[in-house]
Amino acid sequence: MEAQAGANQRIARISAHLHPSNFQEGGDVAINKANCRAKGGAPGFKVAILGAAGGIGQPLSLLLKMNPLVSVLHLYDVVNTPGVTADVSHMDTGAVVRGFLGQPQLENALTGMDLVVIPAGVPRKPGMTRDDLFKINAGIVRTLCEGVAKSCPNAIVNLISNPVNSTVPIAAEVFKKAGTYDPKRLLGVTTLDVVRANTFVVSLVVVYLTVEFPSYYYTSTCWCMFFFFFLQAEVLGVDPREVDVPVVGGHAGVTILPLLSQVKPPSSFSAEEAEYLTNRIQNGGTEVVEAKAGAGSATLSMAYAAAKFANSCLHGLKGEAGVVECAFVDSQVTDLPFFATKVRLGRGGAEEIYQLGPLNEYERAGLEKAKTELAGSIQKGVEFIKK
Ligand SMILES: NC(=O)c1ccc[n+]([C@@H]2O[C@H](COP(=O)([O-])OP(=O)(O)OC[C@H]3O[C@@H](n4cnc5c(N)ncnc54)[C@H](O)[C@@H]3O)[C@@H](O)[C@H]2O)c1
Ligand SMILES: O=C(O)C[C@H](O)C(=O)O
Repeated sequence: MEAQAGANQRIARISAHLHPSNFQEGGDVAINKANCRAKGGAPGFKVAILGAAGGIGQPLSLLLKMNPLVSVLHLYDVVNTPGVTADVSHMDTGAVVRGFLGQPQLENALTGMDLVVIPAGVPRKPGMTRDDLFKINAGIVRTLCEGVAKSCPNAIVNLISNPVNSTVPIAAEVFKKAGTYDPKRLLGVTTLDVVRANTFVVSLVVVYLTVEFPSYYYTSTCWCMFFFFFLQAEVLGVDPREVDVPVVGGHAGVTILPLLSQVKPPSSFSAEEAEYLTNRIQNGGTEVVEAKAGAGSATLSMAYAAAKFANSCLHGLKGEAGVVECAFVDSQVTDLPFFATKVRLGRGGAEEIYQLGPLNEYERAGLEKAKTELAGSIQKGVEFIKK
């Protein structure tokens, strides 16, 4: 009898948690009734995704639910979180998933979080630059960061919302105003540029020979075969996950500066190859925006990149040694207040910021262009809060 009553109570609790009305008012309802974590679930970190019902947010929720370092996953958005939460919560992995809908539930979504990932905001359509998103996304980022400052001031923040070159300075100013700014804990996510660079470097030869030089490819077969195998030995036959291209600067157009001279495993590129790769990496986002033809920008590759970066942040939080990623951070590497370089992630966030290392002439010229554009974008973000 008692066992049956207990079982009925548990069933009632779970049903109540999943009822859509739980998401209408007061986030604490969602918190209290979602306490159905699998027994024996490993202790881990508490992670919130703000913008969880979006194109990036949904696959990112799925990927972070699969991460064994995540024990609690809070999904916040201004629309559709009940459905996304119900869906993701059925995955038989350890993390407890809780949904939060709308501004009144932001505080509960953020309280106690170790890591906050922010992909909230509008994406580009063809013909737009990332800066065209500033008008809408600046305000969204400000509101969400005010929530972070209030409810989880010690959390690491991974900022994805564009234009990253301006939203990171916005977040910094919000935190400064609130008196909670710790530069090490605010990271603009540029991992997708690195992911693209690693992929494009490996696929260079096929594209280069068949698209850029079709006539050589078909008419000078011997020469081409030599060229193909010579280059293939250098950059192909390698798993893209083994390739590491540092991408520095920022996250828009010419501010995205791949340092191909520092690629690992070491490879050499002709001037034409470096130019081709740099352009493709800088325009990777636009390539996806155009292919999606009005239906948004990169979401799946971005969710992959964001999950990879969040995972590194969690390994850093755990105290693991040698966790290194590129990120757009408060920096003294150049004369700009923010800059993307490799950083070492630790318990405190970006604990060490690496210098640029040796650049070739092409990269030095790219750096100057990147810095000029970045300076304006950073200033625009700072002024948005200071005005
Ligand atoms: N850093 C990068 O490398 C990178 C890569 C891809 C996309 N992005 C950017 O990420 C952002 C999101 O892209 P997407 O494709 O997921 O867009 P999307 O429109 O599919 O999703 C955005 C989500 O944010 C939510 N949202 C809007 N205002 C909100 C608020 N105030 N609080 C919480 N949630 C809110 C929306 O409801 C929506 O669910 C865009 O700004 C895009 O440019 C950045
Ligand atoms: O290009 C965009 O607008 C989205 C994102 O910044 C990307 O690089 O894919």
